[in-house]
Amino acid sequence: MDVVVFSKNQVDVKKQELDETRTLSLLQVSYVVKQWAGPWWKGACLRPVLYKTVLSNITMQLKSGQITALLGNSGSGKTSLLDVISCRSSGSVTGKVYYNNHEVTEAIIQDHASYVMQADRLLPNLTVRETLLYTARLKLPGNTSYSEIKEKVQTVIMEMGLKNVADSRVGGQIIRGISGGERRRVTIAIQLLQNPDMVLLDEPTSGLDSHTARHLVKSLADMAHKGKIVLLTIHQPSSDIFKLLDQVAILTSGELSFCGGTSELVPYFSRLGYPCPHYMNPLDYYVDMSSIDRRDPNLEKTTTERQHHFIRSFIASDIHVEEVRTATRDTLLPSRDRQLLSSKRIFGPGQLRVLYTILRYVLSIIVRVIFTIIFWVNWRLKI
Ligand SMILES: Nc1ncnc2c1ncn2[C@@H]1O[C@H](COP(=O)(O)OP(=O)(O)OP(=O)(O)O)[C@@H](O)[C@H]1O
Repeated sequence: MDVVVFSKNQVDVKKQELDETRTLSLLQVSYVVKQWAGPWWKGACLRPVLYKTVLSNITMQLKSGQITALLGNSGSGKTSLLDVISCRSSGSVTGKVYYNNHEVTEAIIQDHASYVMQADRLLPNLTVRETLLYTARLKLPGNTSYSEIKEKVQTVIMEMGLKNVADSRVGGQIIRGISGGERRRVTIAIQLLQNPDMVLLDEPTSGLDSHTARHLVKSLADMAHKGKIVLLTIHQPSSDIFKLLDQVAILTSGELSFCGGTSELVPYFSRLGYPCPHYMNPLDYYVDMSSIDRRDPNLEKTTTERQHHFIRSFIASDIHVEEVRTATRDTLLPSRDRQLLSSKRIFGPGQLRVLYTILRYVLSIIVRVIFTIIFWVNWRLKI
């Protein structure tokens, strides 16, 4: 990897910018998982081990104030990329992920990010407000007063457009409650209670009609424009949703065939010789063009060659070269956040967990000693 050298002046200017803009940078991230071939009953020892490259050489940068959509066909690696960013991956990860030039750890993710998964896990008998109030009491620091919690919940209800259903029961499969789109909003609202700097969402629009999906992405875009980093995976976004996005990344077989501003998408592919046909949604068109069609061998050969051409061209493109340059430069700079993050981590969730475990052991030893003394005194008195 090239190391870029900057003058002190450039570093100072950049540092000032960084203090205001938060960044999430991925530098040459690859992700490999282990798989065992053959029937399960042969056991792990008898089956040959296969290594599957799920993500390869991903370099991209997300900035606060921007909403970025991660697109790609099923199995292209979208969820895996979110897992790698949020330290939930189960395989081997190479490359680096930085949050504000500080290498991402579980503690940083817990302090600064929220991950909204595909499934909504809500209690059907509670109302929307009750759900948020109970979650806030569990999630927010213990010294938060009840009036502050209520205020926070009200803000999140307004932000996610849940005002009309705030006192309606959530419901589930048996008890009828709020709609699917509203349930998705409640799930997202739960994650917003801690006011995270970064929100990662896996398929937040899945199962929603186009109007509800657009409304939801609009809320997410508004949230991003208030200074958060928002990254979502999405299948087949409508052209209305396309207009709401700031940045798009297209994944094909675990590699990037494009990552850049939405306004750059069509001109970039047009320069490659693939202009978007009239009346076609550019995102649908370019995701489709980047995928491999395995319906017959000839089609598979042509589409595989095209996919490789897209990946190679993107790596050589000015957009990618600039992205690598910026991401490398930003992660090399010292930042005020590094000190903030390390000072915060002295009492971060990880440290609290260690403290809690030590306290549990100490308490259990004290209780054992007390009981031993009681039994010993009892036994002596009987004698
Ligand atoms: N831990 C793992 N073990 C085995 N294979 C894995 C693992 N994690 C991911 N994969 C494989 O990597 C590929 C990408 O998976 P991923 O879930 O990231 O795709 P996706 O783009 O999110 O798909 P979808 O849109 O269908 O959710 C898939 O082929 C998946 O089977």
